[in-house]
Amino acid sequence: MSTPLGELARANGLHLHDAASPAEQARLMADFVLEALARALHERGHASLAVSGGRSPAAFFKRLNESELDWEEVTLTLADERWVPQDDPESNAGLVQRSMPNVFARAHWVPLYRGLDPHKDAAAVSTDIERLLPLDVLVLGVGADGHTASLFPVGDHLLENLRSDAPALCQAVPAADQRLPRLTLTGAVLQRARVRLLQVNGGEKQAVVARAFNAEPREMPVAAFLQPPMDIFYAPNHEEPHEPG
Ligand SMILES: O=C1O[C@H](COP(=O)(O)O)[C@@H](O)[C@H](O)[C@H]1O
Repeated sequence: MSTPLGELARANGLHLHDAASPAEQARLMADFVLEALARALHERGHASLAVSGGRSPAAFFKRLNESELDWEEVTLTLADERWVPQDDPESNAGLVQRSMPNVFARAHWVPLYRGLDPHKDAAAVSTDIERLLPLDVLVLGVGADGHTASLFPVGDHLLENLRSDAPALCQAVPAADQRLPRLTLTGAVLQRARVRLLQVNGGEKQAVVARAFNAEPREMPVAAFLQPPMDIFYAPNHEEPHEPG
């Protein structure tokens, strides 16, 4: 199916994987990620994967959890995190642990939240992530405001943090309005990953990404990542009705 998002992706050298349902999207994403990780394991003997949190990726995580990969040789981390302990319902680490317990137990886990303070945690994460660069696979999501990871529109030092030469690998993001303090990997990690995926669910997010193709990263930070390497995986939020037989 050719969608406006498909045409925009193609015009920018990206590939859109257009799934009919969230279940199909989860399967396509898991197959794509597993193949990239297997390639890295074959070439280098180890692999690294950074995933995002939020509501969208749980089905994809469950698919990864059922895979046969040599997870002991994989380092797993997050693109961003709320600054809360793992047992907090808002924790992305908690979501990963609940949704893929097998992977979580077997992979080498690099948490973002360390429980010191957001700035000290960001410095500790930067040190740990440096030896993993470039990451083999990065999975990003997108928010309705065009944020990705925890790089929010018009945030402090946003343009600097989107760049591949951002001064730190991980940054503390202060609390705002209803938002908890957070930690985010910066462009110094996110822009340099070997394989990058963007998960997009539902018509609203599809419109957000379509808009971002013509937006400034300052207004819509996800715009800074709409360049190769990037594969976009789209699914509507609902299951597609079956065609009458
Ligand atoms: O706040 C966040 O939002 C985005 C999208 O989340 P979703 O709930 O709409 O799927 C996510 O990619 C990011 O990691 C998360 O911190």
